[in-house]
Amino acid sequence: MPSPIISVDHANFSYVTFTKQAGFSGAWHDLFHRQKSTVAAVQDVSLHVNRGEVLGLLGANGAGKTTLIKLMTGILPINTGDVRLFTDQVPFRKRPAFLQRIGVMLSQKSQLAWDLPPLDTLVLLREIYYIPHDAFTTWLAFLTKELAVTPQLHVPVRKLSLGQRIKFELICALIHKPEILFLDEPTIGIDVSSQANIYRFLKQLNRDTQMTIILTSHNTKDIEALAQRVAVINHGHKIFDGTVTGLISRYATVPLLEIVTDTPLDPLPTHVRQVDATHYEIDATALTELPIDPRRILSVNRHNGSLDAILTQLFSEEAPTQ
Ligand SMILES: Nc1ncnc2c1ncn2[C@@H]1O[C@H](COP(=O)(O)OP(=O)(O)OP(=O)(O)O)[C@@H](O)[C@H]1O
Repeated sequence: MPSPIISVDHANFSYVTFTKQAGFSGAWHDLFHRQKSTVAAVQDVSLHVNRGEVLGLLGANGAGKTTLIKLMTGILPINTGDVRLFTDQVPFRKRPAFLQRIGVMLSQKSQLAWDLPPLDTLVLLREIYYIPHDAFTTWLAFLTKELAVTPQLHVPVRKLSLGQRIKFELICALIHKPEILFLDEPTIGIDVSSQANIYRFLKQLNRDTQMTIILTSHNTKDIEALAQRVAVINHGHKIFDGTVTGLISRYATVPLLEIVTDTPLDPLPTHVRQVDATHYEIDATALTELPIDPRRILSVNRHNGSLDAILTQLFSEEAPTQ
């Protein structure tokens, strides 16, 4: 059995910050008595990913997903534990040979120069990664065509739409054909059709090149569409690692009726949870009769809980352990 391409063992990481008090007297006080606070962002997390896997990291805001990605990509050093990529590479050492093999796209960090067209940044990356000119031209033409942004290659970044900018950030992360691609919220602020375009493209890339993909997203539909496996992070702990179906069957407690209506229900009947505009869930065990006029129902499905409902329930609980 080949060794995992990513091995995280008992990783811990805490941010140490100093709180600042308001006003002049607060600043004066801070000069002599700085208040230190520690946030344990990643706690005893172990994670092993094989080449060619697509792993979705799920978790509420502040759960520790981005920090975990930063530990795996060497942006942050772990406090204790071990992180290795490609069997023996320690990410934080940031050896050029290691950086050549990973691509990173973080939602809060841009690689693109604001006043220059994306092509200029990409040419700079070509030089940094020593990509041969012909290979660069062919690969870039493929990427821009697949992501439908070829006409925008020469437009200054500040004039691009958010969606176009994000697609070029993705192209920057892919330009050197990395073996592992890390994506933190890759579709935030992107319209539904562009999201579908990005996920179709990533799926194709994973299938054709065996590229390993680690992604975080709050959009569970994206994760379900792309990831064969999910790891759920809660308060810095990994509380689940397995398939989406496995997650649902492990945490689903009640059978649910999933109902689609012709128009939104107003007012919302009791026991009915709105999923989106005309899509509802009802706890089947709470029913003696259907609280929705049957003439308004377009479809009914019985299942054991949606990913969204389970995550809402999981994240509202206090730091459960695996
Ligand atoms: N630079 C920092 N300094 C101090 N604390 C930080 C820093 N970055 C993150 N944190 C804290 O670490 C914890 C984990 O943050 P992290 O960004 O990893 O979460 P996340 O799961 O990616 O959240 P989100 O879904 O909101 O992006 C949070 O409590 C956050 O406030």
